[in-house]
Amino acid sequence: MTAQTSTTPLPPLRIGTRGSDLAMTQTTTVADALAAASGREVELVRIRTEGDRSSASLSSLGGTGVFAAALREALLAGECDMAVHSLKDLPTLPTEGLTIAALPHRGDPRDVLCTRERADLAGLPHGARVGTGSPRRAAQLRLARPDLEVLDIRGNVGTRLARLERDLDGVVLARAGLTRLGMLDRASQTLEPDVMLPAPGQGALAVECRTADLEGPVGSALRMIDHVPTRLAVLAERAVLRTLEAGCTAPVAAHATLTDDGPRLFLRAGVFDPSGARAVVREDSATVPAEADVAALAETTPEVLDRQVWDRATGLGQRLAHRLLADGAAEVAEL
Ligand SMILES: NCc1[nH]cc(CCC(=O)O)c1CC(=O)O
Repeated sequence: MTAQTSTTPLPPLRIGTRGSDLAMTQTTTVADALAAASGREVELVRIRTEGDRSSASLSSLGGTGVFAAALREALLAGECDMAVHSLKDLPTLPTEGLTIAALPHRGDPRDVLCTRERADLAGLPHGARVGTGSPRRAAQLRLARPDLEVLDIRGNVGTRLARLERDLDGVVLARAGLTRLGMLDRASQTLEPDVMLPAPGQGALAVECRTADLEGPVGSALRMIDHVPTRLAVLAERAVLRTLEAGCTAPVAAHATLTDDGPRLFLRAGVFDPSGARAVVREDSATVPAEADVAALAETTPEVLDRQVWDRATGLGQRLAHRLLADGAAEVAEL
């Protein structure tokens, strides 16, 4: 909170970003929020990643976090002071020396269906061809509409949407991504979580910095844009993923919401048979031991909250994951 008291002007905060349109808009959003909250100058540093270079299918690139790895290397090498990631693309295992210092207010975590004729999911013709690179989305599409032909596609949002003019009747995308690109008008239907449960962390951005910088001006600037209700929700969602030991491309979904009754964190999570034949979806909730309503939590910073509050969110996710496992999650999702 004392970033402004030094008499020597501080150098600009350097934010590393991937070069795709989505990454650039996401980073710009964070940069603007950071500049407004901290009064510091902010500079974008573009980093090229293996995930951007390769045209192989995302699930075939193996390991999780292909997009994140190069950004993290650049951060560790000191080429930038912080890196902006889509949280859902970030492995749950911590990286030595790095910390997620800010989780800004997340947008809508739901998925949308984009179709050529503006049809919704029920209105797509029998056997329609729908593209997605995500096993989670593919499985839920097949569950809702076993007649659909689900195709594995990849590429950036623009490339995927262009397939609608060529060979596909529909594609499923994250609502938050389309919104940030100013392309939400391309969505024909927002898919409700009871039809298409979102990926853990979907819609949230994560800003990572070197752990050693947490106590300095970088850490204090980042704490100003951290959003406590977002942090609570995604902690619970990602605890499911970590407890299931599933990667970010596994057919696992989780969606948490915080309400004023307590406050209380509601969590719904599911694992899906890739063929769409079976699913295990369970839900649970936990009160958050904070003397505040959701609006007050949104105005506070994470360090003023008791450890117990965070443990409650993590514990909720772990408990629900164990219930999924007890109910056959590992067999259903081939984890
Ligand atoms: N997997 C790629 C990816 N990573 C983050 C987003 C969008 C923003 C988000 O989900 O947070 C997207 C595109 C998509 O899934 O449509």
